[in-house]
Amino acid sequence: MSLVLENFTVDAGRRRLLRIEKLELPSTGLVAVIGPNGAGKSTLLKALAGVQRHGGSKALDQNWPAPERIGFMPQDFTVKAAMSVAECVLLGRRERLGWRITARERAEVAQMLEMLNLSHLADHRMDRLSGGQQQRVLLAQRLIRNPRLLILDEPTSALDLHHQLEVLDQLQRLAQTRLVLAALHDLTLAARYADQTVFLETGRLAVAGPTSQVLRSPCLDRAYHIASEILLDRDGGSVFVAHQARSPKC
Ligand SMILES: Nc1ncnc2c1ncn2[C@@H]1O[C@H](COP(=O)(O)OP(=O)(O)OP(=O)(O)O)[C@@H](O)[C@H]1O
Repeated sequence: MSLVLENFTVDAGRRRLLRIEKLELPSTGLVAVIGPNGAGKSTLLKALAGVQRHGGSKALDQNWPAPERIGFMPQDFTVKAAMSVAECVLLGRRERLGWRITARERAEVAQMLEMLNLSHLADHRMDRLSGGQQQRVLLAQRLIRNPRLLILDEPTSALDLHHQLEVLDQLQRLAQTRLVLAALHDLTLAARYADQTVFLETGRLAVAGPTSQVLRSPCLDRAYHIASEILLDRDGGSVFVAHQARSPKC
């Protein structure tokens, strides 16, 4: 079983923003979507999430999950509402808050907050949280639906180093039973956590496959204008290091 895109295109007026002739990924696992600014990462994720129209076909396990089985977190996420953190997470369970909140719903919210180490913020107002705290609450809101497909556009963009690792640890665990697609700019995080990587360049698929292979692709250095190397950390994991390019590899 797998995710399969065929002749997948996204247009804005007459301009073609993205064209992927064929892409096949396993139906579970953590997949990093990488590429320079403007490569089409958000465009791909929005089209998969159903918030942007596309041409061609997409299938996951030969169908496509219903909207309520897809958790999508866009790149821009500022919340100005005066609701509490617990209420915000609860909104992931239902379309609007009513008078009655069941004990089960309360327990689910508490469990989700605990999972993301947010319990201490349960009664805080969303509009008074930091950007990183809001980002983690919104992830909890997506996760409470137990989505089959999780689509996250730069889910660590506002997080400090500790929380980047904490969130990616959680996503890696969740990816054992579902597909998690995450746009990432930090290729060290991709190297460490992503099973597979999709590398986009100027609106097309450059390379896709196991992360260790994709990050070694010479085309990566050309696209980013860098000279990169893969080192090993003390646990034997891969660390992606970028240097200023002197001369492009390809
Ligand atoms: N609605 C739109 N109309 C016209 N062009 C668009 C539209 N949305 C995106 N684009 C263009 O499509 C290209 C891809 O944009 P996209 O946001 O997908 O890139 P990205 O890889 O996510 O970039 P970044 O790393 O900067 O977030 C860019 O050149 C952008 O200007």
